[in-house]
Amino acid sequence: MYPINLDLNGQSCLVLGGGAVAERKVCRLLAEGAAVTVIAPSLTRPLQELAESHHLTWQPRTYQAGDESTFFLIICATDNEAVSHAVAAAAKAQGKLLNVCDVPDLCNFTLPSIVRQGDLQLTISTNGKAPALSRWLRKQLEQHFDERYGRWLAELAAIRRQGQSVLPTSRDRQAFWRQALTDDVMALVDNNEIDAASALLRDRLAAWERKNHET
Ligand SMILES: C[C@@]1(CC(=O)O)c2cc3[nH]c(cc4nc(cc5[nH]c(cc(n2)[C@H]1CCC(=O)O)[C@@](C)(CC(=O)O)[C@@H]5CCC(=O)O)C(CC(=O)O)=C4CCC(=O)O)c(CCC(=O)O)c3CC(=O)O
Ligand SMILES: NC(=O)C1=CN([C@@H]2O[C@H](COP(=O)(O)OP(=O)(O)OC[C@H]3O[C@@H](n4cnc5c(N)ncnc54)[C@H](O)[C@@H]3O)[C@@H](O)[C@H]2O)C=CC1
Repeated sequence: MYPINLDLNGQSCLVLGGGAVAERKVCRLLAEGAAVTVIAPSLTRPLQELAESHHLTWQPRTYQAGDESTFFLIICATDNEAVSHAVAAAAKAQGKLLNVCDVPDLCNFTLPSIVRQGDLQLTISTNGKAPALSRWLRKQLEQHFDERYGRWLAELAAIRRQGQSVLPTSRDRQAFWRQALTDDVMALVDNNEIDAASALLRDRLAAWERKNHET
């Protein structure tokens, strides 16, 4: 498995099926800004509402060969294995990104569990072996990696931007960050003392700059 983070903003994505599983997958695609089309004879109530409010395009029918051809990414979430195999053969022949919810062997990507706080994203996969474990681990991690980490990441990103001018080479930046982002800083974050953690890092950056000016 080769994990990647896909930018789906504005990308045309197709979901086959309109049940509970399709609903979960559609919501994730919409959250990423994808342009979603659903092909299914029937939809769950929440999917119907998304169709009525034009958040997705619904084609109320069963899959037909060739439906996949114009889409960047396809998720097959029907309860019909024959459809899964037909879509998989067609999508793979066209080099498409394909997830088949009920047949892991037909997927060329699977969906992980996600813990998200701002730009921070922790994803969990069991390589399809036990999704219930992914879910359990997600719930565990969510307890620890709460909104403190989203705020801290935003702060770190600002310090990192500031550091670009102070730390001229790639080697400087790596050396600084490896010695600066230490357990004591992260302990402050854990304690919800984001401002103190930020001050400590900014002090370290200033000290680094002074030292480099002296030499
Ligand atoms: C391969 C994969 C393909 C894919 O969907 O991408 C896949 C496949 C299958 N799932 C099945 C069942 C369940 N799936 C869940 C939950 C989730 N499943 C998700 C992903 C994946 N599921 C991919 C691999 C992920 C990995 O590597 O771990 C999550 C992480 C993400 C998401 O779906 O968005 C989401 C948790 C989100 C969260 O809460 O964090 C639960 C638990 C529950 O619902 O409580 C159950 C019931 C327990 C059980 O059956 O194990 C079945 C059998 C269907 C049947 O028997 O009818 C298959 C097919 C098979 O295994 O053959
Ligand atoms: N990957 C995952 O996370 C999980 C996968 N599953 C599997 O996913 C599949 C779907 O599960 P549910 O949503 O609960 O099922 P469901 O029965 O609620 O929904 C199936 C949907 O597929 C549509 N459909 C059937 N034939 C179709 C066709 N030829 N073309 C287009 N749409 C068609 C139906 O109209 C319905 O909307 C099942 O096979 C289930 O075993 C189940 C749980 C989790």
